[in-house]
Amino acid sequence: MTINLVNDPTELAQRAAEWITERIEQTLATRPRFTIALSGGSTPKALHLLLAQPPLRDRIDWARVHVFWGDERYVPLTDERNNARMAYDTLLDKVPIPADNIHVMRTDLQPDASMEEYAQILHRYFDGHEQTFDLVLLGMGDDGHTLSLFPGTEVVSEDVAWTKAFFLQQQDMFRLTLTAPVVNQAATVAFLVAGDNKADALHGVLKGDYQPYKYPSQRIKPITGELIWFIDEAAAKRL
Ligand SMILES: O=C1O[C@H](COP(=O)(O)O)[C@@H](O)[C@H](O)[C@H]1O
Repeated sequence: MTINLVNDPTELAQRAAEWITERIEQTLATRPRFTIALSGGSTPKALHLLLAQPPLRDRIDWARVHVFWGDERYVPLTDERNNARMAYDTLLDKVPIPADNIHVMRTDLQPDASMEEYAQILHRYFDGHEQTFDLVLLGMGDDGHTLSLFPGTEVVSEDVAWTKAFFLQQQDMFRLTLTAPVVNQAATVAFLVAGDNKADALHGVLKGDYQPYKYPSQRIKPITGELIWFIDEAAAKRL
């Protein structure tokens, strides 16, 4: 595991954007495609905006980048809470990526049907490969959740299916999510965590006993891949 400590959210976005661009360039030097799963929430917005503008935008061969999501709020694509909506607005509508390379978690299907379809797409991409995604970007909530693996929810312990849909009582909303097994088979997983509201949860995740129902982010442990954390000073204050 590698921890990159940065001063603030601005530096976090810059360091992560530069690092992702290098990773895409390196991978595409020897492989035909780069597969990335994006996260939602507020933290990735600044990162997306940097990837969407020169000089980074022009270093990336977008035609060979394939985009997925780690999780989704089950609201229409037009709703500003939709994770894919945010990614279109801050990144995907601003770069020359073919529409066929973008795989949203659909919210115009029933939740279970949407996740069954998503699992089929993922299996078509990754079956027969040693690893799944080249890169999974993750955030972490102040309750220690990542993806849509929330504390105390059954989906935290899923260890077979690659995708799940479930009703999240506390938000009165369905959630669509990748699960730990598919993320833990990725080549690289990177958490981006900023803000002092995350400090207690981050301390529990990184320094506490293994309690995944309390701190679902602890479920993320790449089997053969790398785990990288980008953390700002405020989030790291209890480490
Ligand atoms: O609800 C979600 O929250 C987490 C964390 O978001 P942040 O706003 O604290 O950065 C995010 O990683 C996840 O994709 C999203 O659905």
